[in-house]
Amino acid sequence: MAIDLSGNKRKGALELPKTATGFDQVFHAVRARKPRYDGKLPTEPRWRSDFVLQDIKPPTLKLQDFGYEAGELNRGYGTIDETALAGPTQLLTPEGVVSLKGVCDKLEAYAGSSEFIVTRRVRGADLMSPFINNMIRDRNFLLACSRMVGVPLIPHPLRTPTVQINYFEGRSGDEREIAKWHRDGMDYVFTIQLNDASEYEGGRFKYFQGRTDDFDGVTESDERIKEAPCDDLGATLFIHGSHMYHAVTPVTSGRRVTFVLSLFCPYFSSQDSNTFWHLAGDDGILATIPNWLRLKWPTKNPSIDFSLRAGSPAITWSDLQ
Ligand SMILES: O=C(O)CCC(=O)C(=O)O
Ligand SMILES: [Fe+2]
Repeated sequence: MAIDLSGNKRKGALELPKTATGFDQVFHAVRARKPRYDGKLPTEPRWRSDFVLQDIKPPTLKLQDFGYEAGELNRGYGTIDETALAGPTQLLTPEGVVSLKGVCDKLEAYAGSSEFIVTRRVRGADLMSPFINNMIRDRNFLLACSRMVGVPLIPHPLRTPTVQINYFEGRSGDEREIAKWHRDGMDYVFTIQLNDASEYEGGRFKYFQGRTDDFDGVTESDERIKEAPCDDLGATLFIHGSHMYHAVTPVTSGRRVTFVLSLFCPYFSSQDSNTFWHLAGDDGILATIPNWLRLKWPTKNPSIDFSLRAGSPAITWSDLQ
């Protein structure tokens, strides 16, 4: 049954609202506050490099399967940056997933509410957790992610949105927790499920298999609205987040937590899809300025310069072979 949502101008057309754009987005930026964190570190297990599974070969869709032309995509270094979606697949060992889940559960104390895209989330989680910091800067981990997509990837130099943890608790009515229909500011986005679907109802990951400029006016019955089967604990999904609309339906009971990681290709930095106002909509204007400089300040050697800015080991094209 279609849920009536106030704020959805095209009532009944889509079950979930679409995130703000244009002037409304600036309004969110003025109201947003930077992430809160009191510096108290929860006790954590130790990250281990052997938590990463190697030689993952997940099913993939290309951006051309979403209606993009090859000529519109990033290209260079003998590669077309065309992976739209990869997975879901397991990326970490069962022990690795359980450790990450324990870490993310403890960080819930720092979650802030937002009306912009995701109802309740922690941003900048790698700044709060040595486990997450070590995990996303582990060369094995970055290589596995890079190979899933086919381009070298490091943590995004925009520090605050790099690791976001989303918390969805089963609720009803105005309290319900969702991700609105949105495209990410980020290009390379990995989502790791930290609950098995038997632990909650709802919380389906939906995406629109079409161009983002074809999304306006789409209705719930459109055949291009699909669901990614992210049911298993640890299921990892890659999406080219800036190039596809996606949403999470309300969790109606139980609990669903996701770890959302945004990586960055230093070689395609000039095509990075972020906009200042998309970031400021989540973090506020002041917190966005230094982040923005880390992304836009000119570089001489993209791989080295961006790895330094992101505090990451360098990952190059030759590492992908
Ligand atoms: O929680 C999820 O499954 C994904 C949410 C999402 O799209 C996001 O955080 O940008
Ligand atoms: Fe997203």
